[in-house]
Amino acid sequence: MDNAYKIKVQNVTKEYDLYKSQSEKLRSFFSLSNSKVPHFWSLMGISLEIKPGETLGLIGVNGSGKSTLSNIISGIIPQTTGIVDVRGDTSIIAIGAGLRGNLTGLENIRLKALMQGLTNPEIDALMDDIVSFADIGDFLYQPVKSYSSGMKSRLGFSIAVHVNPDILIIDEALSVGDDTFYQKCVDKIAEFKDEGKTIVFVSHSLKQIEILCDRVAWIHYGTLKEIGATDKVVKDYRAFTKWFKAQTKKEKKHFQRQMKENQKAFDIDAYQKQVTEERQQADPDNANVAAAVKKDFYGSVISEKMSLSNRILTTVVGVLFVLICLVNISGHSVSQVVEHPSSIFQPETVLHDPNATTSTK
Ligand SMILES: Nc1ncnc2c1ncn2[C@@H]1O[C@H](COP(=O)(O)OP(=O)(O)OP(=O)(O)O)[C@@H](O)[C@H]1O
Repeated sequence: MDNAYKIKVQNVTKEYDLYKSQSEKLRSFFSLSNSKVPHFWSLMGISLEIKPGETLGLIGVNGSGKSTLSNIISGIIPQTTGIVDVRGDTSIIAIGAGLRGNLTGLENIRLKALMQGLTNPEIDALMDDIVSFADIGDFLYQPVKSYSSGMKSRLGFSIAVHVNPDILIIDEALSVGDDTFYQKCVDKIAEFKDEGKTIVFVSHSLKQIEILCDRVAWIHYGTLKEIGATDKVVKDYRAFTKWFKAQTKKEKKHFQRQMKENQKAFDIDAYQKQVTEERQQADPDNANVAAAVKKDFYGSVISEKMSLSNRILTTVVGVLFVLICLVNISGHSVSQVVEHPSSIFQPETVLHDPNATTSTK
């Protein structure tokens, strides 16, 4: 096996439909085209590799797509297109990620550890360490929905680092804890790095990024703006934020609106065409480039949207189901309803011989 990377993300996009309401979502299901629903591309073609044992930082302004990318790598949400190859078990630490609000802290520890593949005796052996690292006292016996964000982060961090994952994904989890807990987490992350584990670290704190990361990827409104050595990318990002802060309020708004408009107008087919052309230029003798690109884009994703034929089939089955229910309720036989379709809305007695009913008097 090629050990050059631990995580590979290639041509990854993520599209969201911006429905205004649940009824609009339902309407769009039954309509043959959903072109009227505005789309938003949270990621517009991200490609990067993370090496084994590397700590990669993800930086970028609010809403740039960092959590979307880390959630796709963790397998929490699917990508719309592209390849995501993760070679190992991941454990994500985001504020409250994967914690069930109705379960107590203790129950959440067991559930998350079981989901991570640990057996009950293994969990029993780890329980004291997890509880003491989280250090949330009697809240352990309370439902997680009553926790503050700091407490959720403590519990989530403690579980995630004790289940011994290959790959640790930390999304802003250090931003809500107090200083003592923060230091404990930084020490634990350093321990993980020493053990050669791969870490994806999402943070707005450039100081934390500088301390912990070997390389940094700057995600900028759904695109990968830059990836490389920590000091270089952080320096460029600082220059951008300095430039942005120097803009007037109106200019800032205009810039942000422009960026979001680009994300709404993104054309996935044009992007696929562009990738195909680039690969054709690099490999002009290969006649199968277009098919290979199509496979890379859609081969490993499960479509979240139904194809037109599936939608028609589902609608037909739904209508048939309703008709069968109506036939049942009306009390007529199917052949009667086929002969007199309107009878489906009339009670069975109306079709009977009136003499039959008078004879019972
Ligand atoms: N379920 C969703 N439906 C529609 N849009 C979404 C959804 N989830 C995220 N987005 C949009 O995708 C974009 C990227 O969001 P994401 O949370 O990945 O950004 P981020 O870089 O992690 O931001 P922050 O630094 O504020 O945490 C945002 O514009 C967000 O509004």
